[in-house]
Order: sequence, then structure tokens, then C-alpha cells
Amino acid sequence: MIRIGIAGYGNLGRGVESALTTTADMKLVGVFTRRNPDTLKTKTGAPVYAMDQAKDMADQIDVMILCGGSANDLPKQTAELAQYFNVIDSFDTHAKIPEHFAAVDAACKKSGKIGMISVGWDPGMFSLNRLYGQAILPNGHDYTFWGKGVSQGHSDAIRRIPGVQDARQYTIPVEAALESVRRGENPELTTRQKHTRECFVVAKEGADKAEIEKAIVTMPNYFADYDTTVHFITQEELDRDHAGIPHGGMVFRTGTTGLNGENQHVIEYKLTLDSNPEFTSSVLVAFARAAYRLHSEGQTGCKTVFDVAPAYLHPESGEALRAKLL
Ligand SMILES: NC(=O)C1=CN([C@@H]2O[C@H](COP(=O)(O)OP(=O)(O)OC[C@H]3O[C@@H](n4cnc5c(N)ncnc54)[C@H](OP(=O)(O)O)[C@@H]3O)[C@@H](O)[C@H]2O)C=CC1
Ligand SMILES: N[C@@H](C[C@H]1CC(C(=O)O)=NO1)C(=O)O
Repeated sequence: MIRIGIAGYGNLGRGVESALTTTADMKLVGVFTRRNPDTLKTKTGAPVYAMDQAKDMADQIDVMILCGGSANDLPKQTAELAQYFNVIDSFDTHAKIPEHFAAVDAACKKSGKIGMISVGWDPGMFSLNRLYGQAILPNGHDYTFWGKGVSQGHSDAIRRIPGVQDARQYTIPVEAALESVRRGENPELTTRQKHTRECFVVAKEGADKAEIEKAIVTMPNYFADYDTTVHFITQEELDRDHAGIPHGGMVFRTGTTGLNGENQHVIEYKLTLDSNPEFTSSVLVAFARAAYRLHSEGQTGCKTVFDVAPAYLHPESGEALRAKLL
């Protein structure tokens, strides 16, 4: 039985808690939070501990699944907890993945643990499909489109701005760009030409809304390269009109084969998600199984989804997989 800890109890933390109830080979030992653990009750009745108690429980947990925010939490937490645990996170600030990988790799190499970063759907499943497309159709173009849906990373980043009480960020694909790709026109598209971003923000009493809006639209790696609109609404309106966290998207690869490129092929990998956090958490749980197995085989250091053979994700044996899924 693989013993799991959850570090951080937000949308993703609750999603991991739920995803673990569907496994027969994994169990939740406990949830770790930076808040007062006595103020939190988990959905499944799993115990809640203070984050600084985690290191004292290192012998009770095989993999710690980190569910903090990429903007502020994971850059500190993943490498910190890698001193004591095999760790896995969903770190999604794409521009900073190389530096995050280096920090987690150094911590894991020192502690003899395994770390997996940037596990989810983008980065994660979409990353894998971009790699497959380029490897299989080297003569081609790939495109990634998200939404319309709620980006958890962008929503989390807004919530971290001083004066913000709550927020949801919708990512919206530019239809003309999407249709041009679908028509096989292989357009050259800038970041700004592919998506727009729409934010719904609840400001704290007395907060400077102009300053909040400016902090959002100029935020590097999240909003600076996009046309972004910001709406200020009440908490009641956010809870009423923006309660769900749906999302999805597509990775396209269009490429040619034949000595003269005479044949065109289109690969399309699509996700349609009722719950972005619950899907992301399901990916995290499958890769947590792989992290445990790889560490049991003596692997250490930092990995990404590119480094994991698919069979490590599945609960069944190689023999069963060959008989049923090949
Ligand atoms: N790779 C991918 O495909 C994806 C990655 N992600 C990543 O997941 C990250 C986490 O997203 P999400 O779970 O939605 O973020 P949340 O804002 O729900 O939670 C982030 C952290 O904030 C704290 N927190 C949560 N709720 C509250 C609250 N009410 N009051 C105070 N603190 C709170 C928790 O830490 P604590 O319990 O310690 O207080 C939690 O771990 C995102 O930043 C994103 O980067 C998300 C989706 C897909
Ligand atoms: N990491 C994203 C998952 C996808 C969604 C997204 C976006 O809408 O910009 N980028 O990647 C998230 O936090 O939801």
C-alpha cells in the first residue's frame, strides 16, 4: 500500500483526497496545512496536521503530493519537502520550470529521494502530446489552445496580489486562430493572437482597485503577454456566477510525410474538463504511483512526465497491461 501525504489543502488538495478514494493500492495518511489544522475538516475525515509537523512523519509517508500554488508556494515547498519525502507537484510557471527542476533535483540528490515536477495537464499531459507530435512528425507545426475555462494557476496568482480577496481567471481561445489551425493553414501566431484572459476579482474592503488591475495586467509569465480584462465583483456574485472550475483545451500537431511532403497528418489531443482541479489531481495521483515505484527501484533526483514509462502509472502489472491494453 503506497502511503500518501497532501501538502496544501485547496482545490488541488481536495481533488487529490478525492482521487485517492478511487485507488486500491494507495491510502491517504494525512493533510498538511500552513493554516491552523484545527480549523480545517477534510471531506474524507483524513487527519489534518500543521505543515511543520510533516518532517516528523517522514517514516509514515511514501510520497508527498504538493498542492500549493505555483506563483508563491511550490518554488519554496517542493525543494524543502524533498529533504524528507519523495515529492510530486504541478508547478506550471512554464518559464521557470528549468530553475524549479534544478532546485528540486539538488534537494533530491542530497536526500536520496525522487521528485516529479510539473505534473498535471499543462504542463503534463499536453507536454507529453507536444513531445509525441514532434517526435512522430518532425516536419510540422504544433499548437496548444486552452479554454474557454478557469486557469487555476492564473486564478491563484491573482489571489496572491495584496488587496485581493478572491478571483477566477478565464482563458479564452481566439476563435479565428483556432479555425485557421483546424483548416491546416499552419499560421504563425504570437501568444497574444492565440488567447485572451478575463478576470473576475473580489477586492478587499478599501483596497486600491486600480493598483490591483495594474498588478494583474502587467504580471510577467501570467498576463503581460495577453490582452486581459479585469472585472471587480462582489464575493456573492463570484460564488453565484463563478463557482465551477471547468477547463480544457487541445494540442494539435500538423505535419507531413513522404519524400516530398505529399501527405499531411493532423494529431489532435483534446481535454474537456468539468473540474480542472479534479482532473489535475487524478494525473498527480497516477504519477505519484510511478514516483513510488521508481524510487523503490533505486531512482533518485528530479523527473518530469517525459521521464516516466506509461506502465509505471497504471495499477496493473505489465503482463495484465500487455494482455488487455496493447
Ligand atoms: N500542471 C497543471 O496542469 C496544473 C497546475 N495547477 C497548479 O495548481 C496550483 C494550485 O491550484 P489550487 O489548488 O486551485 O490553488 P488554491 O488557491 O486552491 O490553493 C493553493 C494553496 O493555498 C492555500 N489555501 C487554499 N484555500 C485557502 C483559503 N481559503 N485560505 C487560505 N489559504 C488557502 C492552501 O495551502 P495551505 O493549506 O497550506 O494553507 C493551498 O495549498 C495552481 O497554482 C497551479 O499552478 C493547477 C491546475 C493544472
Ligand atoms: N496550468 C493550468 C492548466 C492549463 C490551463 C492554462 C491556461 O488557461 O492558461 N494553462 O495551462 C492551470 O493552472 O489551470
